[in-house]
Amino acid sequence: MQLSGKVALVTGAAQGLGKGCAEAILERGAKVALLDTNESAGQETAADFALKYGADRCTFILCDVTAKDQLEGAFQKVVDHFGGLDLVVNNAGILNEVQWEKCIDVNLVSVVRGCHLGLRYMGKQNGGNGGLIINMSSVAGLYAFPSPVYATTKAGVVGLTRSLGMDYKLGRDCVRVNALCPSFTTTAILADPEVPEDQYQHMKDMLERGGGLMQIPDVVKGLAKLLDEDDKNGAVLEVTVQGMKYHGDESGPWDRESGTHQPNLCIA
Ligand SMILES: NC(=O)c1ccc[n+]([C@@H]2O[C@H](COP(=O)([O-])OP(=O)(O)OC[C@H]3O[C@@H](n4cnc5c(N)ncnc54)[C@H](O)[C@@H]3O)[C@@H](O)[C@H]2O)c1
Ligand SMILES: CCCCC/C=C\C=C\[C@H](O)C/C=C\C/C=C\CCCC(=O)O
Repeated sequence: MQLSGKVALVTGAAQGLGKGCAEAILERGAKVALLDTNESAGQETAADFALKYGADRCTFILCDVTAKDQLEGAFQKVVDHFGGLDLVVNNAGILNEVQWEKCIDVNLVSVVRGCHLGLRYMGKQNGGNGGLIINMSSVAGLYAFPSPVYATTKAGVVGLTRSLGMDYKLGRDCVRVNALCPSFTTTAILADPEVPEDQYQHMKDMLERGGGLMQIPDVVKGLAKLLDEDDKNGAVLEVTVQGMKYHGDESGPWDRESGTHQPNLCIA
């Protein structure tokens, strides 16, 4: 996707992977709205980006993605402020197995809503120009993971992405939907996850066996791949210290006999 002059909205962008993604999008010439509940970090990030990329290219919007009115209001603010919308990165997420309903709200319900809003504002059938949605899932959404609710939310994001990315609807809305599945990456989410001790110990063991931690720029390379590959729709990209690979190329039962796989018909 050519991003010069385009408009992006990134949730959970005050810090961590969301901030890294937002900066990569700014570097490619787009304007970016940073949404987050962390007002001080969000304002600081926006001020930093304004200095580097220009005050007219970045704005912070205080928004709890789990509050329906706030998320809807934030999408409208972005369109009012920048005059359109071309790219949505549904990134905000938490790991909390104790307040597990909240974990589902932030990581899955809000991503469903973010996708619906992306389709509402970017869908050609609604007067938009088409666009791209990238959902932040996790390797935990692809393989067994010791925190079952977190893993469920991330697997849900994979299913949502694949299904919204079915090409039968692309001719109508011209909005592609893809997902990024990083492994353990150095951010604040690792520092203090609200998980039982046995889950935490098991994660530490998996982290060591998996080859250790990635850094934010490693994951941003995955985002860049999804931004560059305009033929991808419903794609799920795993990013680990071992490299990147797409998941889910197997044919379903409906295509197995013919051995065919639905082609991408992207025209966005
Ligand atoms: N760091 C990892 O190892 C890793 C690996 C795979 C996937 N992820 C996913 O990446 C995403 C970003 O996480 P991170 O690692 O950068 O963690 P992080 O804690 O550094 O960043 C998460 C951001 O989301 C914001 N946020 C949380 N709840 C919110 C809400 N209700 N509304 C708006 N903003 C909210 C936080 O304030 C924070 O700025 C998450 O979806 C996470 O599940 C992280
Ligand atoms: C050691 C501290 C762990 C705290 C974990 C907190 C949040 C992690 C969230 C990530 O989404 C988890 C990402 C990937 C984990 C899934 C599988 C591990 C595979 C290991 C590998 O091959 O890299």
